[in-house]
Amino acid sequence: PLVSGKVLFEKANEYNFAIGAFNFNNMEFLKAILDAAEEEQAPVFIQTTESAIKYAGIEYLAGMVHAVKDKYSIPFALHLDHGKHVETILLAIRHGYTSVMIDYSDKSYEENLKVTKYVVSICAALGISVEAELGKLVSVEDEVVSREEVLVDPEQAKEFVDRTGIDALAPAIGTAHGAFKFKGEPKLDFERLKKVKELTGIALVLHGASGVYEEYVEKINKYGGDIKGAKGVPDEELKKAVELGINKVNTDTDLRLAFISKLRELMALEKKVIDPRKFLKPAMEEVKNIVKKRIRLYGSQGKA
Ligand SMILES: O=C(COP(=O)(O)O)N(O)CCCOP(=O)(O)O
Ligand SMILES: [Zn+2]
Repeated sequence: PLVSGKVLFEKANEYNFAIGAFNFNNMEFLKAILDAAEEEQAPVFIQTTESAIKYAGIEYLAGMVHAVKDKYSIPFALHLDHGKHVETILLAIRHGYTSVMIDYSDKSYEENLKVTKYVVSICAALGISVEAELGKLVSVEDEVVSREEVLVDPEQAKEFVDRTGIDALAPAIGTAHGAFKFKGEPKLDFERLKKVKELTGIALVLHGASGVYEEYVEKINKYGGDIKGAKGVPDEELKKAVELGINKVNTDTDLRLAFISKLRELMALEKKVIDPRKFLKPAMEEVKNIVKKRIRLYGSQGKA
């Protein structure tokens, strides 16, 4: 059933595992994610960004979720990912979202603090969980950008959590969105993550966490794509981040790579096919497979 993000954050934080937070923009991804989670008996966050809402319309995205929510035995939250405007947060609440992220990380600390407090005051009354972000989502494998400037400051994180009352924090520790996270070797700032967890004690979220698996990158390049040099967070690094206190892992790029690799392959090989379902169904299966793999990596299978 559809539940508040609060129960998911609390359980993952208490039992030291992570819950997958999978982005969707359409029916195919939504169905693949929920079917995968049901088969793994794992709780999940399903989440949409503001650009997803622009693409499909919130009525379609939220409407599909509410239409199917009682078909699944697993608890899942509908989460607004990277809410950059309070108006979007209010719209999401009106459409039955059960968790929101207010992302003011590119504003001043004081501005982030003020708006986050306001969003918490509304959502707390409604039993809706609130996630916020501190630091910038930029990979810092080279010392070009000073780590202090872009990564989260653990002392500041403690103050921010105490003064806002958020349910979950996304601390920037050196990851970035998309398929090209690192030029050199990936380097997550585990020391910083450990300090944030010790000082705040709350549920933590890792953004830009996709693995960007070689098998999908190669297949996309083989069948007409060109994403050479794509690199993500290695499984071992991800597991270490979960051990150190990450409880929600945002995963979008891995689903895109799985879907697009299958789609490009079929578009290249099945020259007589014009029924989209013949391509979209196998592509959905690929998304389902990668979601199951990531759920197991996060340690949330069987934790419904
Ligand atoms: O952290 C992540 C995804 O990280 P990933 O790229 O490593 O999967 N997210 O919050 C997903 C962000 C998706 O944004 P948009 O819909 O505007 O393209
Ligand atoms: Zn993100």
